Amino acid sequence: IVSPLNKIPGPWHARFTSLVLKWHEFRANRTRYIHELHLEYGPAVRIAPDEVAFASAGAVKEIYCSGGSGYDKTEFYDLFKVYGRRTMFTTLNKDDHAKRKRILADRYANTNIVRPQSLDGIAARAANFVTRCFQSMGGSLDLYVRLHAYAFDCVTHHLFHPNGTNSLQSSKDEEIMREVTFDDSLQNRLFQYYWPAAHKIFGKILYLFAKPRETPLADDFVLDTCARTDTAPFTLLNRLQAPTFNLDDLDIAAECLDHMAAGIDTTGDALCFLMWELSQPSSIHYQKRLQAELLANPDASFDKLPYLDAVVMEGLRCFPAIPMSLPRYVPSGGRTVDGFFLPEGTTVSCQAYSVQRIDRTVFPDPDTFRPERWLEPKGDAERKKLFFAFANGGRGCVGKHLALAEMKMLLQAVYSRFTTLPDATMEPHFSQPQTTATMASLVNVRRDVSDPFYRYKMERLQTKIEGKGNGIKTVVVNLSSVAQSLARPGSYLIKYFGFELGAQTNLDPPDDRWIINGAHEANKLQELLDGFISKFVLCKKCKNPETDVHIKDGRITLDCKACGQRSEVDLRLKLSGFILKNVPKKTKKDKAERRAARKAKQNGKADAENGSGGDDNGSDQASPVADDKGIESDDDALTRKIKTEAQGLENKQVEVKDDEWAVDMSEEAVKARQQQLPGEFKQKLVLNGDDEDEEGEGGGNTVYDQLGTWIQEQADQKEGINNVDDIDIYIKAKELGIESKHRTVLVLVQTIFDENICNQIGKRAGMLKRIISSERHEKALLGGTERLIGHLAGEHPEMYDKVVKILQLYYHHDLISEEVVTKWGSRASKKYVDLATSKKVRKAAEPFLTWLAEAEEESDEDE
Ligand code: HEM
Repeated sequence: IVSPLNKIPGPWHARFTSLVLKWHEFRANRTRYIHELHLEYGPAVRIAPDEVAFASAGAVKEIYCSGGSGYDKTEFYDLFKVYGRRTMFTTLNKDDHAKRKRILADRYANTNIVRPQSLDGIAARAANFVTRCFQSMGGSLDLYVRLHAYAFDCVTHHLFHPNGTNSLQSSKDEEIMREVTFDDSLQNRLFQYYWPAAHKIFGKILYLFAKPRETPLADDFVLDTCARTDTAPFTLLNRLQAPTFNLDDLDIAAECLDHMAAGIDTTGDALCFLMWELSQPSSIHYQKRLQAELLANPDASFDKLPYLDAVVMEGLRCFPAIPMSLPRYVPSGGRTVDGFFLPEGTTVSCQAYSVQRIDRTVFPDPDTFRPERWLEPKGDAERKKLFFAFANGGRGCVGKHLALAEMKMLLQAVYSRFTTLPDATMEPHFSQPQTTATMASLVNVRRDVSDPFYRYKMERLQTKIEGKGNGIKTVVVNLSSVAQSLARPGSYLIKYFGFELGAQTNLDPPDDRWIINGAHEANKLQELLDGFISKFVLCKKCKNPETDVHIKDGRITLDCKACGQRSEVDLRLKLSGFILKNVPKKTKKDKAERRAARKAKQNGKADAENGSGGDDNGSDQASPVADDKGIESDDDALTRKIKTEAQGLENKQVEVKDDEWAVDMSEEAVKARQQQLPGEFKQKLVLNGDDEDEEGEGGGNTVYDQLGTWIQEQADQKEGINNVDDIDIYIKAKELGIESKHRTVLVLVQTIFDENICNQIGKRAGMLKRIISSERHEKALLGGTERLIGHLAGEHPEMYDKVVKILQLYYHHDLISEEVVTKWGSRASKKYVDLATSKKVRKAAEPFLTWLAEAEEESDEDE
């Protein structure tokens, strides 16, 4: 009889024997072998006389999802029986599986995972991991071991709390984890599975090479723990012990051991692969972008961070923890898959490794790790259909939500504090995860602030001593990144070190190698950097680092974006002399270049291309702005640097649009974020960024709150804000002694305007004009407007369409000046709203800003 499988492409020997396939399987090469066959023969390949591998969305749907849980599993899964019992994972047929799944599925539902008790447990373990990172700072951390310990502690928390493990801190528990993780018994078990008779004879000899499964410590731990009856209600054990289900002790222990094992290597490997990839030089810009998102949203929940989500998805796509075939039997009567008829009993499978990379129309350049692909709206549905890391259908991974929460919370905890780099001794190699990463920590820009959530961070300085004797020198490896975080040119920093140490430095290294002559410890430089920050970065009044450098009439001032203060820099300092002598001349061309650079930076690309700190790394600051009266030729170091950057940016295609990746702005996400906020009115009236509170002013917002509350009450009484009289509002502000304060403007914008703002501006312009008397006031007006729009956009997405009109009206009524609004429009800021909203508002403002710029250029030309 001619087999219908003969029609399926594949190597010639697959028609006659499965030996080649088995040979690859014993060499742990099956997955790669099948993938090569897919590349050669297409998404359907016959791999053995009675076995076919598929790699298409249609096949995934048919094999794993038809009838809910797809086709039955093969006896391959017998290899994974625990204590001789079948667990949910090892049940072969649908009905047995459904029975067990009904008992325990709710423990893994997302609603159960996001319960505080469950999430707090994961967060505590992520904190333990971070402690480990801090302990290894300046050195290396064995990620493979620690991540598996983390996964172990998380899963046992979910299974057994309060009797879970603490392997990140206790060596006894770590030993259990090692036993399970380093179990290498699969080859022995495969032999037993394929040749049971031979195994009986050769089993003892085989033992010398490949041991049978032996995990006595884990067995004892699970059996002992399952004997306890004090587990928390959210745990799996608590559920399995419920008398209604009538499970015996061994069934319960087997199920728990199975989940414990399923939860260690999978999550541990997935995180390990991902962190290894993020640490590579080729991916460091993805790490930076992730850090930027995390630092810009320090309070965001792990599941509300789109770039983090994209990073995790891409990690699981490129490096699925279970990359291999998941074999199933074709049910009775046979089935047609991908157009090929398959007789009953044929073994069919898909493997995540191939499914997630074979279709290049869905995953272009499939072997490249590129998280951005998950942010492109086009092709979203197709990508999701081919995402198979957790398998699919009723027998897909039940622990998926737990695993994702663990992965995201760990990455959030690590990358908002550290930079990871591969240890210098490691060579990349795919099949064996290379696992040591050097932790370069992020430190607070103000090191006297110990708050780990302080929003201004920079990399800790890293140095490398090179050469000997007279030629000994110190390379400041990450000077560019630190300089960028401080929004100062690298030349300022290196020159400052030079002056302080009395050493020669190089000012404009073409290859980004910043050098100080002599040997200097990183710690010493870090201390000196504190001095630089205090003298040349921090606002003298509020100590906020978001300052612009202004150079005018031989004076250097720091213009604080947080409090508006302009502080003088001490001109007696040596670096002041250097700064004054090296002012870039502001030409029209420079202006255009800055605009180009800003635009590209807004697209997040500058950061990616430079492979350093990045615009979004909490630093929406700009480079020093020279005044028109600046001196020196435009060929100096600084200008050259700006030019090269701008040129580089022009030559490179901008791939990602800012609003695609920064923060999820879908209605759903916006609503979810709003729900997290305390109360509507409170949200509406957040007066400051946290910067002023940070400075210990203790909030001090009460009078402003009073004004806001009073206006709100008046609006309620008078049935609408439009019925509240200007004069009354002004008098109230006067009563409170704040009628001339810039923050009053901030309160007013958010209370006297609503979604009908365009009709309201004209009527309120008189009162506002009376109050608005400086640049700070204008900034408050714009900031308050951003906040209002961000707040209203949840229910009125059309608010963004009104931005141009609003600005026109402000401009028309002389409430804002060209200078201030242009400056405001040139860079997003987190001062009043989250960065994404700020960017969105500015993007919406673009037509108005372009119009202003063109008008300015025309008038320049007239001159
Ligand atoms: C990144 C992490 C994880 C990945 C990639 C992953 C992947 C998978 C895959 C592909 C399957 C299907 C296996 C098959 O059909 O042969 C599966 C099943 C399963 N996973 Fe996961 N898993 C992960 C984490 C977890 C965690 C944390 C747990 C639990 C604590 C877990 C528990 C299970 C269980 C119990 C099954 C069997 C489900 C069933 O047969 O109904 N997994 N997982």
